[in-house]
Amino acid sequence: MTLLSVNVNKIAVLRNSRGGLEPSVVRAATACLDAGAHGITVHPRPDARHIRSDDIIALGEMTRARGVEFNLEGNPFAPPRGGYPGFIELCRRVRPAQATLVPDSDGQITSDHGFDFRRDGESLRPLIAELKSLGCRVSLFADAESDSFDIAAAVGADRVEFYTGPYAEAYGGNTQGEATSRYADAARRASAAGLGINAGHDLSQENLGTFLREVPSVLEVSIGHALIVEALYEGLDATVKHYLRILSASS
Ligand SMILES: CC(=O)[C@@H](O)[C@H](O)COP(=O)(O)O
Ligand SMILES: NCC(=O)COP(=O)(O)O
Repeated sequence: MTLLSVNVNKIAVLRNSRGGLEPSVVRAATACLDAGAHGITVHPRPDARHIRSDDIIALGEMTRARGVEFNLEGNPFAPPRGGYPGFIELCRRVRPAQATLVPDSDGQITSDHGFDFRRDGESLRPLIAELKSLGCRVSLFADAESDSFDIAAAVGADRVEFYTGPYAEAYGGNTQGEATSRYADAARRASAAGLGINAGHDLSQENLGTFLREVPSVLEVSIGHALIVEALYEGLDATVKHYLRILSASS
């Protein structure tokens, strides 16, 4: 079955809006794990608008104590290439089970594209080597249209995470079938290159089942925005359990 990693960035957005300690990111993450989620994801950004270093350290300790996966996402490059200052340093300190490298520029409101492996492959190679020496599995954010998964594998990545924003946008419209086929084809090509497959961005209770039924070999999905929105109405426990039902019925 595909595993569910819950992204708790949005809990930190709410917490930061008042500058206090509530809602607690660790408590919300704990509630998701208690409901059966397999792991926790965070994606710190340079402006620290949601998840901060102290959250990452606390979540790293909590997930390690529970023996579940902690997935730390972010841009590992140093300025001027943009990036979360100290992403690699945080990985040295926290040693997340998985580091997902994402090529965001600093001002992005959210992630909207994967790596160009032809351009970025050689700069990623030493970062991937260091992360792997820390014991992290390394996944690279990727577009379904990429024609160079072989380069991602050659520079040491274990997995790619497909950017599923375009799938979510196409879902329910005339281009849904075409979009889904593109991801299914990408999954076959990435698997053939020896990469494991993760997926994330704008996945939801509505669009997840179709994705998993059509796209082969998805090992893990990371879901944040929609899950936290849905949890406002249903609660975290019920929402996570709904996702787990979708996962067990579709993959
Ligand atoms: C890489 C990815 O798709 C997610 O990590 C997403 O970008 C969440 O980040 P925000 O919560 O900052 O939108
Ligand atoms: N890697 C994707 C992720 O962590 C969550 O993205 P979203 O569900 O908040 O769009």
